[in-house]
Amino acid sequence: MFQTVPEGAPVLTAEAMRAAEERAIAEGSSVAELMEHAGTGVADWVHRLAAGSEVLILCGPGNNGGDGYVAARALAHRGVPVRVAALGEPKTEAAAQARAAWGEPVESLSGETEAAPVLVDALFGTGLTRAIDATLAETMRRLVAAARLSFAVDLPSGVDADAGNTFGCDLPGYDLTLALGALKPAHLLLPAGASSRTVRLVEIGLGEIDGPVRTLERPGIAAPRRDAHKYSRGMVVVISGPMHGASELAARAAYRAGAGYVLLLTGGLPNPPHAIVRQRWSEGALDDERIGAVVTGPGLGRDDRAREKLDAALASDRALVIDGDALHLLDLDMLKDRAAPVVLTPHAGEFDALFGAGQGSKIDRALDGARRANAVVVFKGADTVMAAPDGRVTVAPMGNSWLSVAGTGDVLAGAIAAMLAQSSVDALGAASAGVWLHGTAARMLDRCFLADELADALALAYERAR
Ligand SMILES: NC(=O)C1=CN([C@@H]2O[C@H](COP(=O)(O)OP(=O)(O)OC[C@H]3O[C@@H](n4cnc5c(N)ncnc54)[C@H](O)[C@@H]3O)[C@@H](O)[C@H]2O)[C@@H](O)CC1
Ligand SMILES: [K+]
Repeated sequence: MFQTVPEGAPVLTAEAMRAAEERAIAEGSSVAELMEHAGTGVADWVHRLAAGSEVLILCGPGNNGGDGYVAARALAHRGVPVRVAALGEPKTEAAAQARAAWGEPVESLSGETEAAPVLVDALFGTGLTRAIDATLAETMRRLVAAARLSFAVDLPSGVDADAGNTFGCDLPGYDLTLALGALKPAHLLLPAGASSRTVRLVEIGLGEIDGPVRTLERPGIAAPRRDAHKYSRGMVVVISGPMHGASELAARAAYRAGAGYVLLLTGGLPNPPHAIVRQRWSEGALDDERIGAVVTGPGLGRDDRAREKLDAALASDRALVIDGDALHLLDLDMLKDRAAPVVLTPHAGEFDALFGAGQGSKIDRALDGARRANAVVVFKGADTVMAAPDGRVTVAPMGNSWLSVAGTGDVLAGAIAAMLAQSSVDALGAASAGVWLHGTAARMLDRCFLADELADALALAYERAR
């Protein structure tokens, strides 16, 4: 499985959403007006996809429920058969108005509520701060499972909008999540993100929305220029160690992600592909001015020899991708005064070892790590988050689950290095482009694969990035 979300879209916390709402109100809008936009936007989607089937809308006590009542009225107005089941009376003025304007009967939501072919969940949105009742969760799962088509209004009910957790509750997966005004972290971060396989944005009249956190977008990388040569395409050096395979994968990936020259510093025997140039490690190996980026970590080992190689890489003024074993040897102080870009690519275990368990969402933690390390941090996982020390963050949609196999991290390190070496983008742009190529290659394969095949498929993904 993988996720489809709007590309390059701002991701706002619940507090930032409230601020945007207040700005809109200060400029002459009102909660009722925003709710009207939200509910009719939801009704547009439901009307388009429901094809005349009966729609059951579940309304909660807050403004998320208010959106549901507006959607019910808009759908009924268009002749769609609608039932509304509510969890108690509306508690906000705008939601109460929306319910009054609905004007039709409202069922009481319970374990007895009859299912319908189309289900719209407008129970809770950004206002949820604690777990939903277990019986309610069971009812939601039953109604979603029984529906042919299910929609979540703003968020699947039961998630923490900012942290992306579900308070320990097992939530159903919706066919379509309609994010109101902007995406929230819970659309993307696990475990909540798993409930939103496809997310679409509904404009609600908040005006221009901006922010430092955005979803991943197609990088727009070009074919080589007419006057390109191997060095202008980017020279990548991969520092090998005792586990040759990992560095071979990174080197192969760098070529397939468009690098012009890939040099593997290895003690191993020559292997295909012969395009990868092999040299023994030496102290001056990184002195070549033409080197665009260096990868260290995949298969490096953690012994003194590995430490010596990492120290040499850090002492060079080359752009670095630090992965795998090198993350275990790294001391953050070593990065403090570095001018050339550094990209760290930890998975969860490596992240914890480097930065500690920490507080907050994966976005908060990645950002805190980037600031502390003075480096771009690619916090890997099914929900990869990339953060730069200046506060910018890119969140990737949930990756293809076939990526959960050995060697895919080495491939990612090589792809990011190719981007760092050849492109004019900064380190966050290079990391994002690498993650995009990697995720797209996996989507194109969409079956069980070897990391070697993933590396080769980067070339196909590259075609799509243009
Ligand atoms: N921010 C905006 O600009 C707009 C937000 N709108 C909607 O408003 C939503 C946020 O509305 P609210 O802040 O009213 O919050 P919600 O509607 O998400 O839920 C809050 C309500 O649920 C209750 N509640 C919280 N946790 C509960 C639990 N575990 N069990 C039972 N009840 C619980 C609270 O007491 C409160 O009544 C958004 O998600 C969106 O759908 C739209 O109406 C339009 C504009
Ligand atoms: K909802």
